[in-house]
Amino acid sequence: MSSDTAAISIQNVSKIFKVYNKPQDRLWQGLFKSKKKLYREFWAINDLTFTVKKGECIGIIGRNGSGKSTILQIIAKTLKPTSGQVEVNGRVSALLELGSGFNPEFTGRENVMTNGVIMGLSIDEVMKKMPEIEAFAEIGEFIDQPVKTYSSGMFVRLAFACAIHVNPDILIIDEALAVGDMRFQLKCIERLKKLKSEGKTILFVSHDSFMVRNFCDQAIWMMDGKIHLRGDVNTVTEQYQDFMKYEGDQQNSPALIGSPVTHQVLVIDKVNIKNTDNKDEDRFKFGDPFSVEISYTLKEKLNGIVGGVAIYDKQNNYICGLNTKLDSINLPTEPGEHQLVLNYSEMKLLPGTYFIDIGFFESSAVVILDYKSRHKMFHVHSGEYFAEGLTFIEHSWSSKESVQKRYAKV
Ligand SMILES: Nc1ncnc2c1ncn2[C@@H]1O[C@H](COP(=O)(O)OP(=O)(O)OP(=O)(O)O)[C@@H](O)[C@H]1O
Repeated sequence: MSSDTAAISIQNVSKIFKVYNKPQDRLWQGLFKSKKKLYREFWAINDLTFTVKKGECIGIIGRNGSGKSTILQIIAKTLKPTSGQVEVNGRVSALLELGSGFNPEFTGRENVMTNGVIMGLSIDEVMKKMPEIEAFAEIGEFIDQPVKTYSSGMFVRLAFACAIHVNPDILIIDEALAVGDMRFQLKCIERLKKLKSEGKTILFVSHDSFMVRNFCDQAIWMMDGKIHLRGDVNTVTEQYQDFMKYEGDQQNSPALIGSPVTHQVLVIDKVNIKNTDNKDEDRFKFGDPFSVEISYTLKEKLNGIVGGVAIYDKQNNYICGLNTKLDSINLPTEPGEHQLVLNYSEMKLLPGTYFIDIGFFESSAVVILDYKSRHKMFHVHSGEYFAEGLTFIEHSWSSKESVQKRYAKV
């Protein structure tokens, strides 16, 4: 390992998959050692080099197929690289594909035991942790049933409980938070924040740069099996979001993250767009002020809440997203009916139709408590033709005569 503070060191790692056109080609190639190459090579990871220092919390983003899961599997040692060196310093706990590492025939309890021992704990240590794992997973008597009888939610609960209770030095999470119900997601994010504050090394893969931005300090943007950009989380996610806009890919839209919400702890009851006379309105003149009033019910006390409002145009362009975390506004955390009002002092959007999304999240703005996509619509009109595009930018013109004078002299 290059440095003793490095938790993970990846040196010139590549992973090539053999892709066969027909399943029988694989058979021919393997069984009969066909001289002819019946496959093409696909470089899922292409000469990748990077290190992760102890205690770093890194988000890995990138569109589908960019190699995120492959590199995580290589670090977790569930997949062998074709070439290159991988060094990992510490106990790795990986939440990769749903319940991977679980034997479907074993009961939950047996899988916890096996996993714990594989992770390097003694049987006694796992036994000691078992009540905590059971309590965290909340799957009741299913702990003694074969995991093949589990719902996907139960799988995730047990896998997560197991992963965080084996005292990992390095935690690898691949989209796992997006599964499971919201209450469980809240519990997980609290635990992840704790592990982060304890200085554990965390690699967090997500399609969703919004989530990465709110949880990680650094980000790696993968593209075609390589690192396209690495750096501070805001810089990388900003550029990634910009890139994705041009790709016409909406997969990083906050409207699309999270699972269907069940057992809500917060419910958005009503949203109104109001004019300055406090009347409901959906047509505004260019430059008018207006506000968005959100009534919501918080059903139980939380550590913190973030509320946000996003404006989109008809072509689904994300115009402006604001939230209370960005503006350092604290919302009430006690249960009850509450109201949040966002005042736009001057709406400088050019004439057209716009849509509003409303979202509430827990304190780190990673887990969605309630989200209403394209929930309200408003129109901007002006009657004048003074600019084109989406928004009006304050400006002034100047024109210099010097060029013309020079020509006049000639
Ligand atoms: N066993 C395999 N055989 C052939 N190709 C594979 C195999 N596993 C992965 N790939 C390919 O390797 C590429 C990288 O896959 P990977 O799952 O790492 O991407 P990803 O960035 O995690 O994508 P996603 O966000 O969709 O999960 C993809 O094009 C995928 O189709």
